[in-house]
Amino acid sequence: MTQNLMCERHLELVISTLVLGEHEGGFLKPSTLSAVSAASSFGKDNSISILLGGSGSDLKKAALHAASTHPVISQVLVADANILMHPLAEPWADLVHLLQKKGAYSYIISASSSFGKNVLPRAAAILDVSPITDVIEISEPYLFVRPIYAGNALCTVRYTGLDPCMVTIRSTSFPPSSIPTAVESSAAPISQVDLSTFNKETGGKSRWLKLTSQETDRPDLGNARIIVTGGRGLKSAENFKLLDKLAEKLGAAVGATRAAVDANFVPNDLQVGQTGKIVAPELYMAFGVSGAIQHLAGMRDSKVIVAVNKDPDAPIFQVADYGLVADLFEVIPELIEKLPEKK
Ligand SMILES: Cc1cc2nc3c(=O)[nH]c(=O)nc-3n(C[C@H](O)[C@H](O)[C@H](O)COP(=O)(O)OP(=O)(O)OC[C@H]3O[C@@H](n4cnc5c(N)ncnc54)[C@H](O)[C@@H]3O)c2cc1C
Repeated sequence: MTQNLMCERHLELVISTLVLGEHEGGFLKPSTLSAVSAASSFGKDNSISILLGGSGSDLKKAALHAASTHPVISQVLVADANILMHPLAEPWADLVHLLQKKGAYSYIISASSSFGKNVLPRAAAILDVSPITDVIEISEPYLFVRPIYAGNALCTVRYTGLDPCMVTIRSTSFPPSSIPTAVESSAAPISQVDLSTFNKETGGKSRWLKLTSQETDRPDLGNARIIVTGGRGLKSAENFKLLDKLAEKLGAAVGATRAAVDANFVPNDLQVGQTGKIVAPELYMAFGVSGAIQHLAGMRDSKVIVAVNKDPDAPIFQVADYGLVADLFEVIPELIEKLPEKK
């Protein structure tokens, strides 16, 4: 009896987490490291495994990177199948289901990236648990804070369901640098996932067609230290080239409001906001952006916000650290002229 009780208590202390890993060019994406950082707050005795899928040399390289990237990672699980090379929700959700059956994880976590937002809720439905999405703070192991109403309110949620507790996190709230350091730093073991019972042939109703991406030397919007964003005030696609020049000088990424995207000034992958990207750079410069709540939802966690708008009552000034009531067509050329060349 006493032994059973002790055994149960011991089991309660054993926590295991599966992180859904994303990789590119043989390296883990920074958003995956953020998910690892979040997973490290689930408890001290937490065994963290990273799941990587795909095939070929990139997968092997990414597995080596994951194994040596941080001592909090206990294990790297590699699922080698062509169908997993692309972020299709159906095969990935089936894979998560398979791993949960084998590993009985306490938590399954991923970044709130397009991949995570696509895969995790589907896998949660298959596992019959309710996912907790867009988490920005882990207050206790099963207590999460997440924004609601376009970031205007924060909601604290306690998970009381069965294992696994499935979570997506906003990577801007869990910087990889906050992963606790450990004394040991030997590489984690890499294991192949047994896919003998996994359907490697079909992606369900989805089919991968192609990836279209723009070749650019600029930093990625999601990870950039500086972002210069243009709104409808820029007035045309041609005028956005001014922002490009400024971004070039600052080594910044270019962002846009939905109004600017809808007016076809720029492609929609530049959109920042509730229905675009969530960013939190060191410096966010907004030109001709009114500051609608849906836009603020995507950038209000930026460290320093600078706004240039000719309307002194524009709501963007309420969140700006530095505001300039001025015409952007005078300010941007002056900035370009006076800023030193990027070395
Ligand atoms: C469900 C939903 C989701 C949404 N999701 C998003 C989202 O993800 N991201 C997003 O951005 N929006 C989103 N929106 C749209 C949002 O409500 C606003 O319409 C949009 O953000 C406005 O964009 P804007 O600031 O560029 O344009 P406007 O509101 O038209 O503001 C333009 C600003 O430019 C200023 N300006 C004009 N000329 C100059 C000049 N020469 N110099 C200086 N300033 C100038 C004006 O004073 C004005 O403040 C969403 C809306 C809905 C309903």
